[in-house]
Amino acid sequence: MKPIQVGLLGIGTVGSGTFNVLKRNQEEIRRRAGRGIEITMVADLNVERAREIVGDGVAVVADGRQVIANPEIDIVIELIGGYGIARALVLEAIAAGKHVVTANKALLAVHGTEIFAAAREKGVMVAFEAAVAGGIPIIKALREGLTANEIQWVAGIINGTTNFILSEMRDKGLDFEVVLKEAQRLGYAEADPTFDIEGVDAAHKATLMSAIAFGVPVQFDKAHVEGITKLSAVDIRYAEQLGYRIKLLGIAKRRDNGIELRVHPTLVPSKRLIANVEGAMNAVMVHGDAVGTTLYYGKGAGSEPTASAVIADLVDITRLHTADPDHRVPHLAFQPDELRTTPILPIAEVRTAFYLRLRVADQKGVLSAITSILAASDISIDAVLQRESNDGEHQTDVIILTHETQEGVMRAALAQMQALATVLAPIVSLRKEELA
Ligand SMILES: NC(=O)c1ccc[n+]([C@@H]2O[C@H](COP(=O)([O-])OP(=O)(O)OC[C@H]3O[C@@H](n4cnc5c(N)ncnc54)[C@H](O)[C@@H]3O)[C@@H](O)[C@H]2O)c1
Ligand SMILES: N[C@@H](CCO)C(=O)O
Ligand code: NA
Repeated sequence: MKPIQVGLLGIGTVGSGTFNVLKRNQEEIRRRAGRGIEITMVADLNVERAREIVGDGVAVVADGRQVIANPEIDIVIELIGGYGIARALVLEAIAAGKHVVTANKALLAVHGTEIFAAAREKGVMVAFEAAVAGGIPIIKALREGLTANEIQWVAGIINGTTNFILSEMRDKGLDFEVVLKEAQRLGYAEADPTFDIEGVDAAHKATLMSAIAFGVPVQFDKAHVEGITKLSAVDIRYAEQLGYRIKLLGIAKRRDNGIELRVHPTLVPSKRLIANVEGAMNAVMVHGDAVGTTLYYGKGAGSEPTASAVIADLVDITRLHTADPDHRVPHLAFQPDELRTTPILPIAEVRTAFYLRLRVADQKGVLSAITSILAASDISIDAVLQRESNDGEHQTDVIILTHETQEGVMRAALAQMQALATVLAPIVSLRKEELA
């Protein structure tokens, strides 16, 4: 059988990895897919560089629309990124009856409902394994491997750049800016790195996982998003002393009254495997009612690791494109007319345990004033760490770990504690998850 022809839009970090791996492993991939898979046309604004990567025999153009217009091409890979031209080209490819593979989590988390509906209408597949945790087959695991389960929660280190920054800052004492530059040089960071450090990229991925895990539409606008830019080294150290590591986690959790969807720095027990995921590595924990807790670990970014996922999708499509569309695995794991309207809970209704750091005057009665406020709010204390104050300093840090409480209740208690004359600086509060 003739190889299936693929058009590639954008041949940067992931695009070049995809081209190279597909070429290098073409025979192995053909034996698996039952048919050869070839990138025969590439569009990139930087035509010169694209030509250097693909060599002779592959058509290179600047305009993605020429790829979409090519009737020989069955599958279009979108690796441009962003919401603008990428959205237009993906929708045009679908309208032209092409299957689409994309690594663009930003696009799907925000415009997924529109894109999946268009794909359904046309009977084409939109595959996005590379969009979440890069090379780790987490979409496959959630959508197919765990399909027996009522999934209770998903929690993951799903941004390599921030995990790399947190690891390097802790281990080598390097500055934030230095490590960020290195992550950019290594090809982990987004075109706009604020998406990484402010938690937006992780929230895009968590949004996609929440949809697949719980059978709800993608709703990035409902996600609670916090990054690592306000995190201070002193809290990383105190957390360590209490047996915790701080990781930027993307969390999607099923509750009786809705779904929690949030990204924030999180204290995780140091003994958990996920707490020991270092550098740009990613890891996702999924808890299903039947299977219990499972863990998926690997490279979530970089040229060839991400290409690995893009090509897995190409193989899937090559195997399935002749199947009746209704018999394929649904885009969001649940049949499209079975998606639920379960609400995404506002952050005030989210339940977590907390780490609090209070800078207080070193005098009698301070701790009891604080603990009284917590007790009156029905927030129970798990542990307290009080630093000895240095001679003549007259102030000290009190660190409190609480049991799980509602965030709205904690915020009200924090406001009361902050108002105490003996609390000398803004209170630091971080969320804590046991992930048991
Ligand atoms: N880099 C990673 O590790 C990684 C991992 C997972 C997902 N992703 C996602 O993959 C996508 C691509 O990321 P990347 O790191 O390869 O980006 P990149 O910037 O390295 O590559 C993008 C390419 O698209 C080209 N391009 C830009 N505008 C274009 C246009 N209008 N028409 C044609 N070509 C155009 C650029 O010239 C560039 O070669 C993004 O959605 C990103 O979020 C990246
Ligand atoms: N910027 C992303 C790329 C992978 O999606 C990261 O650092 O994980
Ligand atoms: Na993946």
